[in-house]
Amino acid sequence: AGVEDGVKSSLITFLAHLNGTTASWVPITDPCLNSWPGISCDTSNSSVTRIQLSGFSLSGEFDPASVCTNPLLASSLTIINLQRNQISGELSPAISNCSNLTHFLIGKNKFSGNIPESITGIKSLKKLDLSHNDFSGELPDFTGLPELVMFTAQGNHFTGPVPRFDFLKLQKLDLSHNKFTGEIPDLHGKFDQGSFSDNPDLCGPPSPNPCPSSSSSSTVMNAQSETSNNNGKKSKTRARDQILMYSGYTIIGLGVIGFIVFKLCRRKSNAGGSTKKGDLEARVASVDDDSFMSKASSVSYAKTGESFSEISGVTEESAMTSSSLVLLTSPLSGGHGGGGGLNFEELLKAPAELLGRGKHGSLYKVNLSGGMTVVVKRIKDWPIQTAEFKTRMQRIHQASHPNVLPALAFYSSKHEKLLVYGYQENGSLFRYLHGTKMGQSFDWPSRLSVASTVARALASMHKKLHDDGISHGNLKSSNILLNQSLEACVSEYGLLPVPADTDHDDNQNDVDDSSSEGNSFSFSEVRSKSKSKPKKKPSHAADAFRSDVYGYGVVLLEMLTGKTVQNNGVSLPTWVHSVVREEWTVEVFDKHLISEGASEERMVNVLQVAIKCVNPSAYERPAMSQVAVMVDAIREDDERSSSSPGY
Ligand SMILES: Nc1ncnc2c1ncn2[C@@H]1O[C@H](COP(=O)(O)OP(=O)(O)OP(=O)(O)O)[C@@H](O)[C@H]1O
Repeated sequence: AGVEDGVKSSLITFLAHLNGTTASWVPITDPCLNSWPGISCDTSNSSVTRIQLSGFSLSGEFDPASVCTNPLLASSLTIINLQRNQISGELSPAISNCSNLTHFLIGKNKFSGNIPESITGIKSLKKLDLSHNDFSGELPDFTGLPELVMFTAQGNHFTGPVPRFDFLKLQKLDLSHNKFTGEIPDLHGKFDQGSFSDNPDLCGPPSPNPCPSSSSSSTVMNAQSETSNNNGKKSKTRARDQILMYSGYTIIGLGVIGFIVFKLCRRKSNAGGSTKKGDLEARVASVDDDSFMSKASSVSYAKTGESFSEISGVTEESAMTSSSLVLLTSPLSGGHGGGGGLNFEELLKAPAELLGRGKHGSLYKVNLSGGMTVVVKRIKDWPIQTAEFKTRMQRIHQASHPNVLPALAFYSSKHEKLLVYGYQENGSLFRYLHGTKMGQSFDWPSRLSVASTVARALASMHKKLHDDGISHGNLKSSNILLNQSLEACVSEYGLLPVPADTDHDDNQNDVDDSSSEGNSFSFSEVRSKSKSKPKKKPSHAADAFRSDVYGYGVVLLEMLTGKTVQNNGVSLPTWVHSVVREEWTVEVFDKHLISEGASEERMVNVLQVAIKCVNPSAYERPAMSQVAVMVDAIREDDERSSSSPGY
């Protein structure tokens, strides 16, 4: 059974009022069975539960009567999200007929007039977003809403006193940029000045304006004393007043200086940490800072002036023979300013510095005598036979893709594997996203381009290496480098000791699980799977490819949110899931993308792809080839619309 006809026509009328154009909202189709855009349903009883039309370019007026007076719809609807449109007009009191709403989100529109008192009759309301509209007048008393956890009304023209809330329950409050007046009520220490900023007539903590009550009473007292006293006493009183006034100024001045010093100290010790530790976002953000700090410090042990041999401890003896360096690519095999090409001795003598010590080995930057700079990845005790390692490297080399960084040479002994790659001076995607102030310049088209380039490169490698079962194995933003033309290039393909061959499963515990930067998901996933349900080679290979898809999903999440993956506390996929489930979708996105005006619709599309990729069930994740098609389509769409005149 489908959705009732009356419900369908209510929805269609509602959309028509908003001048919405979507070809699929038509009576002959079904909102649930045919997945009308923006509609979510409870399929068990064919009822419409959510209307989510955020960023759908809607205008016109929102008539709650259209949806809230249909009894079926009014009782099943829990979420109305119309954020980021151009909807104008007043908010009708009929909204309260949608009495089961938990989320009513109409921020970033052009609503005007007062907020109807009736809104406080929606007892189930948890999140109310009225921000960035033209609302005015006084707000009603919200203490009767026992579930309310978020109230945002910034950027309007509200007047009158700060409304009352159950402050103990409320987690997020923003009344900034309005015209509220009077004293801020007792907030139980939960909200800071930011929640009230730019309301010049508000006073009392946490706002910086002291309330006039004390000074006005002293004025009254002064006036009384002045009238009751004779002239001689008058001048004494004035002098005392002046002393009082100046000492008042001194106290305020000292307070301001103290506050600035306090802020500066905090900034130093907590490089930008969030203050609202209570909510999930703040927890993730604060851990992000920590992980970024640990990443930054991990680079500090880089030394210069020493040779690769000295710094790494790799010696010619350990190498046994200098001919054991297998050259894969021509620049190293001669003619590139280096005379007779690279040999092992030369590599050992060349000046080097340590770039990082990841969980899969150390990475050195080496300046070769011919002027070429390479990086050498050193993996110790990778339990793989030299012959197999050689075949593996050669298969990866043959598969090759312009956006997969090729190994230039490799070396293998029993305990030591070295891989030589070209040094990419533009650094990694991780650095672009999370390096200080770099996220700002890494705009949406660049992020989409990286996303589609990486997806295509991986899809191609997966296809070519399918029968060999060689996946990337450790995909993360620090392994996506930007080459000279700032194109994304996937590095370290296939370097993980993949447990594809059952012989190697026993050795999995040898590998350290802690990561110096980026995420550890793809690896830990492969490993936990190999532990929990041992499978034959084809299943392992399939798992490994699906782990790359997971890693790719996490990279997409990093690009969308601007947040790093962290390990203790809340993981990025978990956080994103919870935010999306709680209908704060817009809040997951990197604020740089929002302020740049990136299309929210396409960010949501990418988010949907990312969520598919990080599906906890590996078998429900799409294949990399499907992911590449989806991401490419979004990128093309974005390019089309940004080149169209109306953009
Ligand atoms: N070819 C390269 N050119 C320039 N920088 C590189 C190159 N390869 C890696 N890097 C950067 O060097 C740093 C250290 O790399 P390393 O591989 O040791 O770290 P990791 O990726 O966190 O560890 P792992 O790959 O072992 O999990 C990272 O910031 C990485 O982006």
